[in-house]
Amino acid sequence: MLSKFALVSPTGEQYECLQKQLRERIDEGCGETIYVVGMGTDGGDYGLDERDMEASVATVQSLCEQVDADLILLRERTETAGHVRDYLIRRRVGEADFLEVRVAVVGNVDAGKSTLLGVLTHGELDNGRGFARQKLFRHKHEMESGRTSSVGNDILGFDQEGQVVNKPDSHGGSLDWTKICERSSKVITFIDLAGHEKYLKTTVFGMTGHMPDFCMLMVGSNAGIIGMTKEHLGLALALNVPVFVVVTKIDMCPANILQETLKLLQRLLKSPGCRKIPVLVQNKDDVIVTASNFSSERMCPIFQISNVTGENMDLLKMFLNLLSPRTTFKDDEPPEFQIDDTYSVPGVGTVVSGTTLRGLIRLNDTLLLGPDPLGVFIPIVIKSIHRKRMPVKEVHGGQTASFALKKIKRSSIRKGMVMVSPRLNPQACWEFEAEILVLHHPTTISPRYQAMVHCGSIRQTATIIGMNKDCLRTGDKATVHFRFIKTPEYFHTDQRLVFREGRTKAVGTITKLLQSKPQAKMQSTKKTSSQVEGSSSACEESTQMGGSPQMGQLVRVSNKAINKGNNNCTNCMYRYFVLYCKIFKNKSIIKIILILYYILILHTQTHTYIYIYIYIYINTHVLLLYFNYI
Ligand SMILES: Nc1nc2c(ncn2[C@@H]2O[C@H](COP(=O)(O)OP(=O)(O)OP(=O)(O)O)[C@@H](O)[C@H]2O)c(=O)[nH]1
Repeated sequence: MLSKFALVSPTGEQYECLQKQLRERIDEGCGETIYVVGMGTDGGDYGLDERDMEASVATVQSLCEQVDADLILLRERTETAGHVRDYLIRRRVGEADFLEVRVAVVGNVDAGKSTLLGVLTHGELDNGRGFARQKLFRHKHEMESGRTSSVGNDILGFDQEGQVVNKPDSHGGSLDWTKICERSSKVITFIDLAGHEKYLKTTVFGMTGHMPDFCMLMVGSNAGIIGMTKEHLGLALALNVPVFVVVTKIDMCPANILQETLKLLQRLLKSPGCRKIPVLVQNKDDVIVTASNFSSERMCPIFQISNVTGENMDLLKMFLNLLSPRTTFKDDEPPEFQIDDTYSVPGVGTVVSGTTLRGLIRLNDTLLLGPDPLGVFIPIVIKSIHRKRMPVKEVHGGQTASFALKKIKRSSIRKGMVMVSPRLNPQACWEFEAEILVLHHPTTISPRYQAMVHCGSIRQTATIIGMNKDCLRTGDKATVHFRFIKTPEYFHTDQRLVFREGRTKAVGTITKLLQSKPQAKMQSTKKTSSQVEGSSSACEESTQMGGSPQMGQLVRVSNKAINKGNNNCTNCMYRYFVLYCKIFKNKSIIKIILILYYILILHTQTHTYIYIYIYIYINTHVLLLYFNYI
């Protein structure tokens, strides 16, 4: 219980206690918190007179200095016993650092998603005919059709005082992300998703793979809740992402239609399927109340805006400035990074982008990249790191980043792969069990049914091998055994998944990873001199193989490879070898093939470069592997 006078003249002990409490609150809020002065928790009348308020604010100011944070006044109101003030306390960050919040933008076609993002990030209003969205389209066909078809990223930076820092280039109108990030204390990354049903697969990928903290559901006030609106809302709910709604086009919508849309929206949000508390945001007070209680997931603020007149845009910006990331991360965990896109950058090489799931990744760290189709993870060195197009030396859990990788082709990396610490000893998995709930299916789902599994940035068709019921219909819950059809994947239990085919959809949680046999062999545990994942602990040299390749048991981390980075040729030979083993289970057949192969090479008259090359690799790697492991 804290009295409203606690801050007026605290004793040394009380001051210590207040400081500890503030530090905890800031840590919980990932660097910021909303602090109310003049309101105790002991049930007395709210408000302080002028003198007490001044003394309390001076105490809070000094507490903020102690924890290296800034105090920003959000609002002042008068209650029965005097004044009450709400402050935003935000920890100071270095120039290259900023708080990152990801917001997925969903809603039906023409709800005004791209337009709103254009208005927010470029600071220029729309003309009602698609002016603002032009700056965001990434493809020619999007320009022509006016429809978003891919996952887009746009950023909105706020400085320490909560002012927008985005300043588009006066000539081209483009945004300089580096400048925005340098000036920002908080950067909102909007994940602009497609509204059209034909791009639903991409939209689901954006929601699962880009790991949004929040979801902004857009509804055109004149069109109402149509098309994919419910589908997108259901997806956000299924993935436990808190949702806020933005009703657009209020400038062109007759009042009765707007009211009708709002009524239907509130009814939908309150329905048993959603169980939300809708709150119409009309003023700054509503913004502060909803933002302070938003992460609880049940509250659902509804904004009514116009991209053409800019009405209520300030409320939406204020709300965005108050959003804090939902998860806190520790740097001492072994790092894991999930890949959601790959690029070939001229002069740089292969670049992967994605989200750091946990831990700390530094420049020149060696991580394991995989799994490939055989479940193999290969060591890879981080050549450079970019965060929001800004070069940085390290990235922490919860942050998105791009890494330039050494000595690897883009074609050998796919979305859904991970880069993890060798300490984790990653295992790829073909099969898993999940508790699922069928949200919608026209008929019945039974064993051998196939559909797309979305889990993080994994997107692959899986077959139902078995389930604890004969068949599943809409609304049914079951434990289902899945098997991927193409490649094994790396994931964890407790991860959320979406199982989808067209609009047919089930959601669930992974409960068990199957077919992971214990490793057959562990060759050596010598410490390497190379730095691994930037931590002081050196990587253990391990060369492991076990089980069948299908079981995703193959993990190779050789000392040489860690020291020298990835060796594609070795890896290639190794894969052929594993393939041989897979095809010819009988050892003698492999022996005969290898011997014939040697004879052929050794007796060929043309000892060209390529033969010598193959000869060296066969001797050093294939033979070694063969006699050691089979
Ligand atoms: N009058 C008015 N027009 C708007 C408003 N917001 C968007 N528009 C117009 O609505 C049209 C559709 O907007 P978009 O931003 O392309 O819609 P979207 O939701 O991104 O559509 P998809 O990308 O296909 O999913 C454009 O012509 C915009 O100019 C608004 O608040 N008022």
